[in-house]
Amino acid sequence: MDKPSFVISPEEAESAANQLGVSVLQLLPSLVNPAKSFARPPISKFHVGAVGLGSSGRIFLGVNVEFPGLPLHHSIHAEQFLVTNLTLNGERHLRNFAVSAAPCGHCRQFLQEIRDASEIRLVITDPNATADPDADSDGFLRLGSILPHRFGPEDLLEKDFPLILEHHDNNLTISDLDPISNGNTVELKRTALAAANRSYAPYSLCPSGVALVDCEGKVYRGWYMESAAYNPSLGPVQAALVDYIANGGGGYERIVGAVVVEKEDAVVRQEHTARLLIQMISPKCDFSVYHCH
Ligand SMILES: O=c1ccn([C@H]2C[C@H](O)[C@@H](CO)O2)c(=O)[nH]1
Ligand SMILES: [Zn+2]
Repeated sequence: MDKPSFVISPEEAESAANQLGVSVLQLLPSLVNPAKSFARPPISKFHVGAVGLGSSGRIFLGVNVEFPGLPLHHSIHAEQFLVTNLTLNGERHLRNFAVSAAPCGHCRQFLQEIRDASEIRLVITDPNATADPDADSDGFLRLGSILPHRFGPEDLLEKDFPLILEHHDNNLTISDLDPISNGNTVELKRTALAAANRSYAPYSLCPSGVALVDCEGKVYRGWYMESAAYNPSLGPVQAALVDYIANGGGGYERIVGAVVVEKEDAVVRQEHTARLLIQMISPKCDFSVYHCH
């Protein structure tokens, strides 16, 4: 693998599985080690890789990401990276994934935002993981078996409310989208607004989106995603960094511009945390915030 590929097409997945003489499902654990090598954990040096099979037949990778100079809760867990990668690519469901170490409580909770979360099957590839009597014959476990008595979206939302991987549009607009500003800013603003429209914030109703641009002019985006339990929520800069790591890569100092879009009167605001994170990873990056309605 030269340039890391964080999304594998159904055709590539089929042909890789055929070459190994296994099913696509059985291919997932074999991709965990290569995925781990793309992790960015400068603090813990503990690499985590997660590899999920989406309902479209595509395979998605996730890795953990840590930010020196910032509190640990800014980190992105591999499973959160995986969910973000799924949403950024419009994947509608995750039913199976493989992960290098047992998912922590925070990740088990974050995964609850996916429809029928308890039915998601996972396999832990760590050879030291204890064999689970509840596992299926292929070694996969149900998420419900490692997170019983769950607290999740159905505790707070109507049953039919669109969940994290499902289509929704927040219908946000910016009144003066094209004032006299240069083309780059307008594109970033539009991208961040489009991202905010896909933000999953059913608990606070404070959606937010971020657009980043690198020194070559390539644009990345991500949106804020909430958890019913609040704390495992993932900020919009983290989500945009998932796009950056998956599709651009390189050092964060290559990120030269960042735009945040959120509601002016939001009770949950991303602006200050977003500025902190951007300043820490790319001190020279331009940073601006626009309000939407
Ligand atoms: O479920 C887990 C548990 C931990 N980590 C990461 C977070 C941190 O970067 C490192 C050490 O905890 O491993 C994950 O990615 N997923
Ligand atoms: Zn975790």
